[in-house]
Amino acid sequence: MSAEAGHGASVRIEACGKTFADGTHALEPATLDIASGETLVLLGPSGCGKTTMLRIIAGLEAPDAGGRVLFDGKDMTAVPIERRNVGMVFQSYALFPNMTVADNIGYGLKIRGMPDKERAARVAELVTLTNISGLENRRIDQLSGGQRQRVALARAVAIRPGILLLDEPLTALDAALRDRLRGELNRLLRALGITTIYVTHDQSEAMELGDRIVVMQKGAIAQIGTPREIYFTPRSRFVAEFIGAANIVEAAVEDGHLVLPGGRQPIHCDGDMPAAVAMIRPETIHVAAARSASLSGTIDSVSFIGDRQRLVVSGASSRLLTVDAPNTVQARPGERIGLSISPDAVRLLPPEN
Ligand SMILES: Nc1ncnc2c1ncn2[C@@H]1O[C@H](COP(=O)(O)OP(=O)(O)OP(=O)(O)O)[C@@H](O)[C@H]1O
Repeated sequence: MSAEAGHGASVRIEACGKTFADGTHALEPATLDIASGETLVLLGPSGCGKTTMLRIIAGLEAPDAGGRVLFDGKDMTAVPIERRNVGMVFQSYALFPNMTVADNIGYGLKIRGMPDKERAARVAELVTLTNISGLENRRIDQLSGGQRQRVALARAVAIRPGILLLDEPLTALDAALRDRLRGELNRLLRALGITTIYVTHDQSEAMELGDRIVVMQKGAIAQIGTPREIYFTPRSRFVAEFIGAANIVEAAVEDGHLVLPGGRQPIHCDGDMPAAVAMIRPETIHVAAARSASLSGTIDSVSFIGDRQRLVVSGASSRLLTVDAPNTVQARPGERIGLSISPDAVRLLPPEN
């Protein structure tokens, strides 16, 4: 494996916007720094500009005038894709169907003129690393989806790229396989130390794989941060609702409390506000005895979701509150319950523009 570990290039995207020929503004001018060896995830709903940003980094798309792409501080904006030393994997595998697994993985090495023996050794190493031992001589059209995606990954990293670009590589796979491959991919990226930019619209994939996540909204960067920062301190309602389950509560703030129909919830806040918007994650709300809790409401529904149960509570806030409670909590629809929420778990969001 040591022979595969390479130098990950740092990437800087500077004022890169993209307007397509038909006038579509796919990307507002954005500036972004990605550290050597970092895995950065571009996350957002369909059409928000993720793929466009990835294609600009790859050299498949030129940014609008004024935009620059730098690798290790070197201006690559005018350098064609084949000279950027990037590896790419897409949702559709783009492998050569009639070639064997080994020939697919070694293809980039062959066209670079690597001698047969060295190439065979590199391919063997990658076959092991990506868990496809025994399949070397199969044709691509004799493989399952998960196996094909492993081959595509092995082929992308075979050339020891400084940067690996992945565009929804797991989306076409079924849920169980996706979970497993996600774990394997995580391990592989850490082992290789390649700078990785990963496009997805799947928030759990983003949280598991990303050192940092860039949340995109309508062609602009809504927030950049570690998965924990994005999850616990979203900067807008859009980010809060896009990542994980979020209760968005609208209420007045008086004397350090949200004033809600179900009671007064202490929060960290100086000064009063007639109309604040707050976010509370369902798992940070605790069920308590109705009499002693600061909030109370009525259970509308209880659903079992495996490792916990999800309660929907009405009357405690201006909206229905979703509460994730341990399975040990006794809860039945129609019951009154108390809710206790730490002031630390309530995040005030800026007003929408
Ligand atoms: N060649 C093109 N010409 C015109 N508009 C384009 C072109 N390519 C993409 N777009 C538009 O630019 C916007 C951003 O597209 P992009 O593919 O970057 O989004 P995305 O976030 O990757 O979406 P998805 O998750 O659906 O792949 C979309 O509105 C899309 O329709």
